[in-house]
Amino acid sequence: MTTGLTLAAVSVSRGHRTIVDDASVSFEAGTVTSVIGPNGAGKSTLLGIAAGTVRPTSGTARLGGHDLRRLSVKHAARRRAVMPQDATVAFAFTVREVVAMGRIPWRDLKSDVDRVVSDALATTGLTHLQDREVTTLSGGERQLTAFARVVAQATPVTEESVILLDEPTAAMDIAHAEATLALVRALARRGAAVGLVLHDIDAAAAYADRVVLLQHGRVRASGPVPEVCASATLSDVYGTPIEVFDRDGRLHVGPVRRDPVCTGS
Ligand SMILES: Nc1ncnc2c1ncn2[C@@H]1O[C@H](COP(=O)(O)OP(=O)(O)OP(=O)(O)O)[C@@H](O)[C@H]1O
Repeated sequence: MTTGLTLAAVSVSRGHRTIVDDASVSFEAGTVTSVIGPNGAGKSTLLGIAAGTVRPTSGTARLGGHDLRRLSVKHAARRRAVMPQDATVAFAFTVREVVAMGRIPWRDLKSDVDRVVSDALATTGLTHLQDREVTTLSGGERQLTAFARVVAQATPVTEESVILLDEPTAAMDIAHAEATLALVRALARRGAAVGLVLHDIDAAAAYADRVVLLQHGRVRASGPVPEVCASATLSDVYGTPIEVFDRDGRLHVGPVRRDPVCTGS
């Protein structure tokens, strides 16, 4: 059985610019792969190729060994769930209805929609909001709803599942972000290949197994967290001093702040 999702030498051009340039990336079963890089580096475009929403100018995308272009929308949607950067639903559906939309690819199977949706709501801590219209939610609640929809779509999670998340925690407070990333890890433990675009490099170092660092559309570095998250590489790519330190066997990543505005004294 071939699992995961592989991008081989993919490029995307817009006008005269190449915004993803000859990138090869694998999202492997049971693994969280975080895509990081500065604004405009091409992270969302790369994830869009994997999601099937962006057509590469050259190169191939394979889901479970099959060329993405040859898979039916329904087949692809059963194996691969996607949370885009802006996953907001602009209409007055309830939270429960939005999460249930994740089950659309499964509707011709005897799938237990109510149970799967209830489980996704409970796991993400949204049960108390299930009857609220999504247009009335806060930004963080809306993002959590989009994540719950992906969880519902990806059920049952197997080694064939691929889950792609573009900045899933950008609008969340620290507690909700940590809880969501812990759920993301749990999905990978159950076998899913997870692709996770993050701006928070510290969170990427904590929750990912592998990191793909993009710069100007190219893969600058790719591999296990300690190999890619090196101070010199990150400082060079982001153009600002970044420190990486080990505390209790965990890598921590953050900016070097020499002149703090607030000293706390
Ligand atoms: N349709 C388009 N036409 C022209 N330029 C585009 C188009 N789509 C993306 N770009 C440009 O391609 C570059 C990569 O965009 P992308 O959204 O993939 O970057 P990103 O790494 O996800 O950025 P961010 O961290 O800011 O979300 C950006 O400079 C963007 O302006």
